[in-house]
Amino acid sequence: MIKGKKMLIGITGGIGSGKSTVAKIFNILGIPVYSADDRAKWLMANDPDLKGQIISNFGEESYIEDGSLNRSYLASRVFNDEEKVSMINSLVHPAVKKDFEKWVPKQNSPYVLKEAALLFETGSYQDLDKIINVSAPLKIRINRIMLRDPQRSENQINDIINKQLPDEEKNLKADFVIKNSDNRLLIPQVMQIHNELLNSSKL
Ligand SMILES: CC(C)(COP(=O)(O)OP(=O)(O)OC[C@H]1O[C@@H](n2cnc3c(N)ncnc32)[C@H](O)[C@@H]1O)[C@@H](O)C(=O)NCCC(=O)NCCS
Ligand SMILES: Nc1ncnc2c1ncn2[C@@H]1O[C@H](COP(=O)(O)OP(=O)(O)OP(=O)(O)O)[C@@H](O)[C@H]1O
Repeated sequence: MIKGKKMLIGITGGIGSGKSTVAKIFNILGIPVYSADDRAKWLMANDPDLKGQIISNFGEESYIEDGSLNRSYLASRVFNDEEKVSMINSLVHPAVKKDFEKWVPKQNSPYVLKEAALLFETGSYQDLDKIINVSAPLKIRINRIMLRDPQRSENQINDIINKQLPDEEKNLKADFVIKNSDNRLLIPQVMQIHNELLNSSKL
């Protein structure tokens, strides 16, 4: 770590692990959070080049009348098809990378968080100083998603899980693991990592 240099911390976790929930706790502590999943959707709806590429690959139905992304249509096209998911990834991830690089210098804090479902899978972990994986048992994750996203079938949830690196592998690759099963408290785990990151930023 370089003294005085803003640290870039990644926070990842499989679908339903609770990474957005954990990122919100860091944000309450004053840490700026870049949500790659949210920004990806914003860029797909607002970046004219990216929008054009999505339409030429996935058709006009990718957008609804008001110009916003037709998420359910795209989800049904990509999540059950390895080639299509690779295609959308190859369009969206470079745009998110550039957008994140523009966002970082505008933040004023010892470290910032990049929250993304895919960090190891896309290689973007290489641009970050440390990675936190939010981990939870598969069954709990599926139950959480069925409650949060009633429009998704269990099959679609499993298709998404199969496009992501298994939790055990992410735990091995990560610098910190936050366990978010039903019986673990999140705030003490977040506080410990937050204090460690603040201390290492002073070294
Ligand atoms: C296909 C889209 C429009 C579906 O939107 P929808 O609102 O139904 O789902 P949402 O984005 O909330 O995704 C649900 C969960 O699926 C997982 N997921 C999303 N994209 C991917 C992907 N490309 N590969 C694997 N898992 C993914 C994440 O865990 C995510 O939180 C959207 O997921 C998308 O644009 N994905 C491709 C871009 C991408 O990779 N985004 C995530 C990282 S930047
Ligand atoms: N410890 C917990 N106890 C109960 N519910 C939880 C817990 N953690 C998260 N949840 C709930 O589970 C759902 C999934 O959490 P969250 O949206 O944070 O996951 P995520 O990892 O960001 O998922 P995705 O990759 O799909 O965006 C949410 O409805 C959230 O409120």
